[in-house]
Amino acid sequence: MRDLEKTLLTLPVKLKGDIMKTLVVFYSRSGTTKRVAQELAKALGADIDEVIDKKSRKGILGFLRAGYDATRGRTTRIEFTKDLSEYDVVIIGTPVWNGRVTPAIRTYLLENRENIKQAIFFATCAGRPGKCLKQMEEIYGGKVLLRKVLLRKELEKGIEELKRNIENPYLLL
Ligand SMILES: Cc1cc2nc3c(=O)[nH]c(=O)nc-3n(C[C@H](O)[C@H](O)[C@H](O)COP(=O)(O)O)c2cc1C
Repeated sequence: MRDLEKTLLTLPVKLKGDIMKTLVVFYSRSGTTKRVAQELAKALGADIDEVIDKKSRKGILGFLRAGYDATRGRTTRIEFTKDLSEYDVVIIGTPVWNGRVTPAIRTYLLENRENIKQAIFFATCAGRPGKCLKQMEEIYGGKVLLRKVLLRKELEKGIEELKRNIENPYLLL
């Protein structure tokens, strides 16, 4: 029974190759989350899609608005290209803004949650993740296979751990 349980728990996330069609989706303002997403996609042989926030987040004004919009739980206008319904698993990454999920990923989840079959969430931050991943889970409203915070200053370590966990989530349970 134990072995069967183990197999069943490990099965859904055998992401490599043709077993599970996987998409890595990310929003990134300054490149950190993008880097994680690219490394994950490469390691897992997954497709990748960038969510573009049509609202400018550049400069000091953009920074201030970013924090404010995230705190208020605002949505935004976004662009992305891939059709989520074609994928078995989606890995979604966001930076943490004021302890919250970014408006771009909030909007993405709201627009696409019905098409998510299996979800893995990650967030990058400077050290205070707050309720970012919890918010993502609440917005999605389904069961999440795995969630992880990656600290900017320990990014390599975080990427390696995340890769290991995705390949064998049983280690997490
Ligand atoms: C508006 C704004 C708010 C932020 N708030 C937090 C925060 O609450 N906690 C934290 O640890 N880092 C915070 N950060 C830092 C980012 O989460 C971190 O640098 C992240 O890795 C950036 O990802 P990116 O390069 O993909 O945009 C904030 C950054 C911005 C721009």
